[in-house]
Amino acid sequence: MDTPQLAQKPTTITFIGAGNMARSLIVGLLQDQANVVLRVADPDQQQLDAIRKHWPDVLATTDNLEAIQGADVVVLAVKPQIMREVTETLAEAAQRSRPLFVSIAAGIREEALNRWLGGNQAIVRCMPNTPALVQAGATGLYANTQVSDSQRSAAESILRAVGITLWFADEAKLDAVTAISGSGPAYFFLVMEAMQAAAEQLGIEAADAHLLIMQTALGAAKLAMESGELPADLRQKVTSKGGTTEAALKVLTSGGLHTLFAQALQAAESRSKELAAANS
Ligand SMILES: NC(=O)C1=CN([C@@H]2O[C@H](COP(=O)(O)OP(=O)(O)OC[C@H]3O[C@@H](n4cnc5c(N)ncnc54)[C@H](O)[C@@H]3O)[C@@H](O)[C@H]2O)C=CC1
Ligand SMILES: O=C(O)[C@@H]1CCC=N1
Repeated sequence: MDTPQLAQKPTTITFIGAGNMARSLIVGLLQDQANVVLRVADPDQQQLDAIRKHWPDVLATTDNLEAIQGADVVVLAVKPQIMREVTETLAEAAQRSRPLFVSIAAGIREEALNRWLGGNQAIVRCMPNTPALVQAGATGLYANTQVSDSQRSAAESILRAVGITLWFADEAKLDAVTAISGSGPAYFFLVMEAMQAAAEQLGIEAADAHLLIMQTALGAAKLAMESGELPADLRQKVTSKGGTTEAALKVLTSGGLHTLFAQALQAAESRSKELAAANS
């Protein structure tokens, strides 16, 4: 006879801040049917009403301290500029209950968070991106030394509910991750915008151009993900000798595309470091 399994206690996860990123994580966790109890705190009633309307089982409150009581994980999902004020008001309670803190804020170092939270806290810092809204995100994570193996798994499963995850042992690498995948969706959107304008100049209706460009972007990403081939090899397969692609790529490469991307990613990485220094 099978031994009956004891039901595992659900993990209580509190989101401080109910904005775009928090909502995408909530959607992912609920779709994942994870064994979790979810709570959200935000001073904005409209944000809370949106949560209550879509997810009546999620406790929604304006009181950050009430929301973190007894929580296993506290996800810090407020803007970097108010992180200090928010964490300092949680410090006393956090010193007693010692949850795992997961910060999704850009450019706020673990050392600063730990200090604002009163010290000796388990903290995972991560850098997700907006495709998390459609469960196609990419997140880089870093854990401080206080984080246990089970807390590491808990943090990973929250972010995995909205896409892929990648751990980094060196926190400074998160500045590069911010430049690559945190800001990265904007680079691809800019290419889409530029192609849209160019397509319309070629006399294609806006709606038709939009559809062709979106499906091409999706198809290219899917092919690059699923074929197991390098983008350079896939590019060569599109490029017939003396053909149309070759004519277009000549324009892009002679216009310095590689240099521009190197400079753009360096600028984003430097800005991430500057933001960290300004919020320390
Ligand atoms: N948008 C992006 O591409 C990415 C954003 N992030 C980070 O995610 C974090 C959240 O960003 P979004 O969701 O886009 O911002 P958002 O503005 O949509 O959400 C922030 C929420 O915090 C709430 N809030 C303000 N004061 C509060 C307080 N004292 N206590 C609790 N909640 C409070 C606001 O009412 C708002 O609902 C930021 O730190 C950002 O750096 C990270 C990766 C990518
Ligand atoms: O632009 C920013 O600063 C944030 C961080 C990554 C994406 N958005």
